[in-house]
Amino acid sequence: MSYDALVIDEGAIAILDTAMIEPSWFGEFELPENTVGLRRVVMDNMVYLLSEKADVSDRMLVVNTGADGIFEGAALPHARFERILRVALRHFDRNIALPVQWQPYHDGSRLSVYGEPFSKKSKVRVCFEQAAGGGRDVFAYRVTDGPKDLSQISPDMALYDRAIRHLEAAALCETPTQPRVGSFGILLSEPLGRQISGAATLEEWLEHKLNPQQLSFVNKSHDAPVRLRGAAGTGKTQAMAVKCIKDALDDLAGSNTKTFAFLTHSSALAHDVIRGMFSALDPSEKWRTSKTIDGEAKIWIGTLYELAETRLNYAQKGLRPLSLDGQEGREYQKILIEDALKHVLENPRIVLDVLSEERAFLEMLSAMDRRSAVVDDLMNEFAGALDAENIRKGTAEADRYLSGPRESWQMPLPSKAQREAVLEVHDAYRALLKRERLLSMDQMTADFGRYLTTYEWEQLKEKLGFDVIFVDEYHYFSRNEAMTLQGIFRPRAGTSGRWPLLMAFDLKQSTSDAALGGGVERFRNPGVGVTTKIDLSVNYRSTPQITKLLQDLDASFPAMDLEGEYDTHIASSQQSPGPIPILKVYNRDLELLDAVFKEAAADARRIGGRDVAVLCLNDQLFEVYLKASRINGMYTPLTTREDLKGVQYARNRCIFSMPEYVAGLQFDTVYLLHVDQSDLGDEMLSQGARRRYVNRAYLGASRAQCKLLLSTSLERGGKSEILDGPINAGSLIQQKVGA
Ligand SMILES: Nc1ncnc2c1ncn2[C@@H]1O[C@H](COP(=O)(O)OP(=O)(O)OP(=O)(O)O)[C@@H](O)[C@H]1O
Repeated sequence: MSYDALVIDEGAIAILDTAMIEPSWFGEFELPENTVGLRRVVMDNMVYLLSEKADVSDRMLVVNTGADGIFEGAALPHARFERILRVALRHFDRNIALPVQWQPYHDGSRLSVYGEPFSKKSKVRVCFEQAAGGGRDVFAYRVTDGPKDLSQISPDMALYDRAIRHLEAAALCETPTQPRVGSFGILLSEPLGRQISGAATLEEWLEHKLNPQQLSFVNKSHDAPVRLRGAAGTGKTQAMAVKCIKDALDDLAGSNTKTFAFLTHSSALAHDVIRGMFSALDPSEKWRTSKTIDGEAKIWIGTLYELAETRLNYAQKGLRPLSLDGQEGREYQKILIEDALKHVLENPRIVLDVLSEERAFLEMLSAMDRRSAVVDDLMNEFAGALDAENIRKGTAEADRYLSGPRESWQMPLPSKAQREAVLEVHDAYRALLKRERLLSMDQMTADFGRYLTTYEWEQLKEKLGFDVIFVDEYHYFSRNEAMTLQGIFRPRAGTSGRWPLLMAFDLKQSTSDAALGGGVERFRNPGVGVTTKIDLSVNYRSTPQITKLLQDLDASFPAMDLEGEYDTHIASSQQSPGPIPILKVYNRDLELLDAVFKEAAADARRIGGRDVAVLCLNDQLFEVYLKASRINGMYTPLTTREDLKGVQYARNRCIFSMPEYVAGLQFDTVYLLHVDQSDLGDEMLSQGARRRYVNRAYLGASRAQCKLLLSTSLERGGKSEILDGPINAGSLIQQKVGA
């Protein structure tokens, strides 16, 4: 049966936003019999999904589901539906941002976004009319193949009017009992954030749960910046969420003038995790619906890029941001860097002149078997030095770069000639970006930073700036990103050069050099005054056995002179005991792959897929395994940080990902794949590459709550030396598998 439209009220949207929906749902739009808080009514060939207290004056989402509708011919109707729900939530609540990757394009009251993830290579865009019902409602009316001039794509307003005309009757209609039972292709589930933070409310956290260090952070006033440091699982995000809600509600009950921003590095973390945490803390949802006495929304949640997008509107200008938060973005960047490198290696001036005395370096750049390691190092040199400090070939900064001192964590480039060659590769890389009409995230940040110094923003920031800013995952922010933070405050928020920036970080979780670019000083004072430090040291996530392994792994981190900022200590675990982590040693890669997935699949069937993660430590193998038919259908892939919703769709298939894509999440059971020596065995390996590798292993292992299994294959050199410490200390048990 094909219906003409789907009509959903605001309350129902919030419930459906956390649901797991399968393609089979998009025919009848049925609800299981025992669905709490939602009902389904059919009127005049349109389906109404309404919350219990839905009323005719409520804000509505109307979706065209007819023959020319949104889901017609869609391979991934649920992906489109998720985006439609988010656009509706954004329409009702301006504090919800749309991910930059969807490329929202505004034309008057019309808006379009990409309908499916970038990785699906689909160009379909979903078009919305936001002026429906005098601006109250939102109407998802058409899809187009690629971006189109929205003024030429008109909505069928007669369909919208018909949908609204029957609303009153639908709202008053007795819900008929559902005629059949069975699977409807929809499962309403708990948001990720609520799952992580549990059901405790703000009062419970404040009265019984927070430890003294967390409490001292939460009780800090707004007259100075604070940096909250702590190893994985020590409750940084939790303490930040509690403080944000507490301070916002306190202010609401008082003068109600302050606005708050909660920034994360990944959009999915902000929207799928933080919002869920906030709802658990304040089920009355005041944090979401309240406004200041000036009519500004109380809390803005999202990423810096989303903030930049709302101010600078890139999509409208036809520019595409290249996000490096996902496997695909990084792969793409690697291709561009490799192309740039090849280009430079064909340049006689560089090869015969600049590098004439640098045979060994030239050989390293040219050697095909070292290509991927070199590209990786270059990528980090760009993120940590060149882009971080806006160094461009031919500028005064470049001169300083060519002969200035280098930090021990950087790619070793001892001579001026080597650095000159790297600058050339960077220049060629930037030219490629420009040719593709792509804007790198660093370039976006630089533009945003400049915008914040304009007269326009000087006027606007009185109104649109924030009084208090929380930054979670500060270790993922590049120097340029960190330096824009001061500019988004309201002028009145600062007292004697000190601004209420509250940031949480764990440098050991950073798997790129972007965090270190610009030196360690920015962790102390990113232009907001000197921060007060609070250290957290109790692990609330993992069992004492896993915590012990993390402590022993700590000794494998290269000693780094970061003036103490790199040190985070995990003192003890507050969880019940569990099994000692095991390292299984396989003869061959394929044996490892088959055995791990078999075990993980059995775990996932037993405890649910969203609680079991298989995390691969090696980039290239991850890519190969994603394509391997022998494990096809056994997992739910998570290949970008922006895809956390995938966790909810896991059902009884385990998650397959890399540590950096699941940062911020936790799982009952974690399988860490390929902790192999060959990734560290290369004697040419830079100190930076070594550190990034250990960081990745630590980040992956620290996602585990109860059970942690590591694996290695002899084909790739057997166990990595970083595991020697834990094995000798008895916090990791080694088992040989097979003859
Ligand atoms: N004082 C506490 N008592 C009980 N549980 C806590 C406490 N603090 C945090 N937790 C719980 O510990 C888990 C980890 O917390 P959280 O995600 O905030 O850690 P984190 O330091 O941000 O970790 P990571 O850096 O690894 O992402 C969550 O389930 C959180 O609810």
